[in-house]
Amino acid sequence: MVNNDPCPRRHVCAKLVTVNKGRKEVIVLSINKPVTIGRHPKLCVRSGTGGIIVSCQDLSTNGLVLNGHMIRRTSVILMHGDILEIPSSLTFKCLHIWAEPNDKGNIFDPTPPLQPAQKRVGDYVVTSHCLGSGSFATVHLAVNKHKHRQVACKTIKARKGHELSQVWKEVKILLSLNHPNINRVYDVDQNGNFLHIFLELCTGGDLFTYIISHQETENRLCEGEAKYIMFQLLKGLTYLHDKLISHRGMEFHLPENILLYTPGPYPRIQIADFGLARPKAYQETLNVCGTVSYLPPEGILALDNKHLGYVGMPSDCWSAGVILFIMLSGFHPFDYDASSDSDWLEVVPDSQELDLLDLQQDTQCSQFSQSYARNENRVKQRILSGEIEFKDSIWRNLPRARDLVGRLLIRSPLNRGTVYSSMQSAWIADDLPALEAAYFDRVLAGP
Ligand SMILES: Nc1ncnc2c1ncn2[C@@H]1O[C@H](COP(=O)(O)OP(=O)(O)OP(=O)(O)O)[C@@H](O)[C@H]1O
Repeated sequence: MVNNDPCPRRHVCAKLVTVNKGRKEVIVLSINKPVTIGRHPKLCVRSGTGGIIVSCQDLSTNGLVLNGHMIRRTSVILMHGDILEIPSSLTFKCLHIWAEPNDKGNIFDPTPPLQPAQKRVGDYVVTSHCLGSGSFATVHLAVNKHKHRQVACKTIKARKGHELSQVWKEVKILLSLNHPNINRVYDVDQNGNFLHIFLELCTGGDLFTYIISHQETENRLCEGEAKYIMFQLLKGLTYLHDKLISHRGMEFHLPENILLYTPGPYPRIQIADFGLARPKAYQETLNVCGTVSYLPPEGILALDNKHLGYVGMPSDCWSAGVILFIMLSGFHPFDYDASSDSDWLEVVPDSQELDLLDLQQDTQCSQFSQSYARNENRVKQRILSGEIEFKDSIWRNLPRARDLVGRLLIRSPLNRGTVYSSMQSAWIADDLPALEAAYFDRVLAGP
């Protein structure tokens, strides 16, 4: 049966209802369908970890009033019951729509908490509204009560005292960083074994989710957008590398750790989740987390030979190369399923890979973990061999971008492209005035 309902009940996850006397208006919000109210706010709904995130971006010159406080040229998250006022115009109440278990189309349909719990931590009220979670932290929406500013509160639980003191050391450095493409750390608060880190709020989700939302173009971004994102990534990394700070390998490698400041195309991006020391176990869990696909060859070698260290800055450049490859091709250059696409050549046969990496198979391993380990070794092997398959159908028309990817994915960290040489690469330099102008309008002057 064809469903002719343009907006099925289960896709509606929030409403804005006017509270002005006499005039009733309802704005219906559903996932990934942005709505603009006149020339004023732009509203967008995303599904985070099963919950919904309703974001509202101010596009006006006069600002908006959220729960009695002015917000200007920025993006906020609207919670259930929030009051949003367009000065001299309408005032809305935001209502998240609760999907009863019976009403759910599938188990992933959002079920927002009607009354999120709140906890006071220093100057902040931390809500139970979860923005995301990773391997070691959960991130909740919080509000600075004095500055009336929404922030993200990342909570890390340390198992040992020295883990926290290490994190503290690094947070102190991060507190001093201030760049439009680096997720800002505003404050830190320790409560027993818990460390609460208050971060600049990003309302657009992560780059990986953004890339894979481009299903109609097989997960590929158009060249202009990929260039604009890469330009910002290089700007953020240049700022860090100028200060001799790097992401030190694994922390920044995932496109999941690049956040979109606000939702929508040609996004402003922020590098997030770096530098914060991981518990020691993190290095060991790399193998199970699958993070190896973002490690440079020297990082892979250091994993298996603990005495070999590796330097962070060239490794950041490798990661930038991987991310650029993914944005333009829709594939990971090393972590792909060769069998699903006959154009992809497998670099080294299975048996050789296993010999080469001397995989210690645990006899108790399930079939799943065995195939997982096999895949991981295949990925490691492809990275070590340094061979990258540039599909002609994709890269034929992108010779300059391909050249930049090639320079960033050079095996030897000494010969690899740097953030500085990448900024001067023909692919970026040829469009520098346009990139700088867009950056000025959208990042420096915009929200
Ligand atoms: N500043 C922020 N604004 C909004 N959401 C955020 C912010 N920082 C993190 N998040 C959300 O929380 C999720 C988890 O955060 P993060 O990746 O920092 O946790 P982690 O445990 O350190 O991760 P990892 O698994 O990479 O080690 C992110 O994927 C993102 O969805």
